[in-house]
Amino acid sequence: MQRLNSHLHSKKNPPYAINLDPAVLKVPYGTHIDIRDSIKYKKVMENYQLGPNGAIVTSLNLFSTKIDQVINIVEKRQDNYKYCIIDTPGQIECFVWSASGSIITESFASTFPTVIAYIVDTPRNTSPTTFMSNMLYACSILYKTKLPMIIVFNKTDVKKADFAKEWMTDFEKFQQALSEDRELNGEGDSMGSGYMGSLVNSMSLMLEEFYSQLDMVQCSSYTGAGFDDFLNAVDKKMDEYEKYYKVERERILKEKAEKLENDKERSLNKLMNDLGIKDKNGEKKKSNVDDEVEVLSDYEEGEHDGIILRDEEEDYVEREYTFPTSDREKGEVNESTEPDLQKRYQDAFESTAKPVSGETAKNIARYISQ
Ligand SMILES: Nc1nc2c(ncn2[C@@H]2O[C@H](COP(=O)(O)OP(=O)(O)OP(=O)(O)O)[C@@H](O)[C@H]2O)c(=O)[nH]1
Repeated sequence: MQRLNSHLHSKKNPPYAINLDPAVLKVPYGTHIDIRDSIKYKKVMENYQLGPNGAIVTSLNLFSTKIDQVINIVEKRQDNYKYCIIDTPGQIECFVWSASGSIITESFASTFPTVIAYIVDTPRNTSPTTFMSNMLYACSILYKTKLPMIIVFNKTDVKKADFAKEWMTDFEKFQQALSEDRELNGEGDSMGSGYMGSLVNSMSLMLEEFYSQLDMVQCSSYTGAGFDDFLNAVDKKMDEYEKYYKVERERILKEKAEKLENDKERSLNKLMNDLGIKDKNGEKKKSNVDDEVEVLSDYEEGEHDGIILRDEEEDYVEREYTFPTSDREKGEVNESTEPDLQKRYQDAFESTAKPVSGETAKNIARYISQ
């Protein structure tokens, strides 16, 4: 981010910069919006008795409730900036697999052409198995976000990423590397046998398809090499966004909206039928659903109705990331001082559902109600 920021400044094209990592200690470049200004990560840990990742997710949840305001601000600035660069938390799973991560991504993607840059630490990915795991992660993000993606092989000052390019374009070369790697590890030499062999073979088609949708660039944040290539790739992906992704996204959103509308109608009809309410012609409202039972939740009635109680026997241990206060004893939260998080999310999400920019707010509201 720091190098990209300074590179764009040197091109007389400064970006609009947003930091979404609540836990970062220092941001070594100027940001226009910083999650840390509105959410104090340590306070979140303290107030909600959370560990590092839980606190990141909670901070993002709190921030996502204000995403309409953020989008409005960025929209107002869009004539002055060609690029808006957004840094996500280093623990990408906290962002990618959380509801708030989806809301934030979705909000940007439905307002601006949005491109994902997946940064790979090249020297740490020279082993084909590590490389494949990393590519699978990238693949899951691509399929989850349905946004154009660039795989950025960073740290090329330490190790060039030509090997990765070869593996991504010639699958036999990749299989060969894997085979050699397994030989090195004394795990046999036949690619067709063993768990890894069959896994790789069965995934080859899927990965080929995945690679065909990507752009890959090599760069070094240390020297600045490759950043022009990265920006060219971004421009190309922005065009692709307009041509293909936007249309596809709109189609999916429309489909989802229609399904939601149908589901609502079905539920309403069923409810009216159950209550014996007649329509305006005096006929009993006929339900157009079959006799299947609508399940409201997956909770099974058990001893604690899905709530796992804290082990009473467990001794209280003061861990590094806990912040005991006078309000807390043995990790128990004083109800009178603890803000009702659920209610705060609910209130905040409801205010997010106000009309923002066309579909965005509606989608967020739909997402939450789902
Ligand atoms: N040699 C070399 N080191 C780099 C390069 N880019 C980053 N580093 C180093 O890699 C380390 C991690 O870099 P960060 O920029 O903190 O990585 P990050 O992805 O933002 O980390 P999180 O988001 O916190 O996970 C730092 O020590 C950097 O100095 C590079 O191109 N070459």
